[in-house]
Amino acid sequence: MIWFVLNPKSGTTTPAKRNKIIQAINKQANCRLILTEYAGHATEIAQQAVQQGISRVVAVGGDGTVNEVARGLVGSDTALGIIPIGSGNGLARHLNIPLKIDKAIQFAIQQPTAQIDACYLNEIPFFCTAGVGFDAFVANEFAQQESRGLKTYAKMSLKSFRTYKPEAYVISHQGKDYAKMAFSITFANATQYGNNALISPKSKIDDGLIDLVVLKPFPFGAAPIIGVRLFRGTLPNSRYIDMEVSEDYVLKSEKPLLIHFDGEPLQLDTNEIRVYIKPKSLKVVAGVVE
Ligand SMILES: Nc1ncnc2c1ncn2[C@@H]1O[C@H](COP(=O)(O)OP(=O)(O)OP(=O)(O)O)[C@@H](O)[C@H]1O
Repeated sequence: MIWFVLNPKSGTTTPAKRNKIIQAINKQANCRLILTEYAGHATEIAQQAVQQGISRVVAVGGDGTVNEVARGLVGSDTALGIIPIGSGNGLARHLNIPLKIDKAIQFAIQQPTAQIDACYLNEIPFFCTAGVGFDAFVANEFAQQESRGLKTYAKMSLKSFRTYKPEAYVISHQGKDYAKMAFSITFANATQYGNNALISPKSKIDDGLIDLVVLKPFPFGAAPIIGVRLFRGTLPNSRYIDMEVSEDYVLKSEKPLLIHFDGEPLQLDTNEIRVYIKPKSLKVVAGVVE
């Protein structure tokens, strides 16, 4: 038996498109469709699926819904599938999951599974990327918008870019402390934020390691080339990037941290976070895992 968990509030689909997806899923044999009723519901559904020995739970939504389902499945034998209907679809893209609905449904049902790493920021699981600085700031602004999608995201990024100021952090790993001024700091399990924005193009999702990507302060005129590098996968070559690899980091700031995990913003009441990994603890339905 396979369960599909659809977030009816996922941003970029129209009601007509959503109905088509619902009909397409309901046609499949041995599948059950459940609609989420509130934030956090998808995690509860995934936990029930694990208790009932369901083989696969397929998240039908954006990266927020994928994160909610995945956190209910970590450490279990139930696999995560994805029908990507969000704005960025970072994990789906990393796992080579088809973006067309009909193909994604067949893929979720038929494709074999693989094990990937789960990462944690304090106790918060993430599977793609998490971080602080500009990206968290934009995620927070984006969450307050009525409309979703790449266009709104790009608009919010440009608006935030004009006012956002780099901040000071101390990052510790492998017994050493590093003081950094940073525009953004990303902890990457996967290669991308979503939309093929390759923040950490060499990340492997099953290598037991978290890539740290620090984007240092840069002059205004360098922004376009940094943007081009982000989408071409050549960001590590930029003079404004510092990269490290480790299983565990501690990051401190002078004030309570605004973070994002898989693109979802969250204001913490602590100045300190620990980021760590549980290797190969999530089973996923995937294409070739890199
Ligand atoms: N029925 C619901 N009512 C309100 N919120 C919900 C419901 N179901 C899920 N959510 C919340 O909606 C949030 C956003 O979901 P999701 O990421 O799928 O859509 P999105 O934000 O439109 O996509 P993207 O993040 O790609 O832009 C999830 O984190 C989840 O907590």
